[in-house]
Amino acid sequence: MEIAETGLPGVVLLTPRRFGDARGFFSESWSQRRMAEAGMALDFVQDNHSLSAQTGTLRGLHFQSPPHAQAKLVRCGRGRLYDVAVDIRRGSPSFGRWVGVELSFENGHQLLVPEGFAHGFVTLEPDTEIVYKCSDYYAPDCDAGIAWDDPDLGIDWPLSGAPVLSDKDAAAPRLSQIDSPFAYEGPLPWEDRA
Ligand SMILES: Cc1cn([C@H]2C[C@H](O)[C@@H](COP(=O)(O)OP(=O)(O)O[C@H]3O[C@@H](C)C(=O)[C@@H](O)[C@H]3O)O2)c(=O)[nH]c1=O
Repeated sequence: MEIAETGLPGVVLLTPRRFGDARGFFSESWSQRRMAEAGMALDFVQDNHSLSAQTGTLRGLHFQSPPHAQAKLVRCGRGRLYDVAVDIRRGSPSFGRWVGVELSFENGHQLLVPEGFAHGFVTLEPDTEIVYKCSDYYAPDCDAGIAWDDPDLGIDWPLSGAPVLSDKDAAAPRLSQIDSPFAYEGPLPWEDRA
């Protein structure tokens, strides 16, 4: 598994090995042991899978508040998407900063989005599937969002027109309009090991 830092401390890009042969490839898409060896001992309890039919479908930016905060390990099952994490931990040296990476079936990259970060993505091809592991269960009462186009964040989404949004996402507040439920508690254990 290749492990690379992104421009945002704590957010890590993982690329599990693919064993190719005449049939195609085989890959361990997640190994708890391998992750723990790399300092990322996360307890994932739920897997999510969604399909976005149209290019330019944007879901986000989402997070769950404590006590049901979620770390997520995100990959693309089919197609291509641009995946974004935003640090929303009050007092963090990188509060309000974002990072975006392309995840595709082809490149096999996975993005680790820790607790305290909002997550979103936009699809770059029709019929794109995202698959991600979550470290806590869905808790609708703790579900929250931030506007994808919050000017204070200035996310450079690769869009050629208006995105396809849910009504909920179209009405999300700006980061400055919410009281982030997360406080910075120092560097994450894996920050210097990636
Ligand atoms: C997220 C979620 C939704 N649902 C239901 C609620 C609703 O009826 C339907 C669609 O939910 P949403 O519109 O919130 O789905 P979506 O906009 O795809 O939400 C997801 O977006 C990405 C960016 C994330 O990071 C995820 O954590 C999640 O928030 O699915 C669950 O049953 N379990 C879940 O874990």
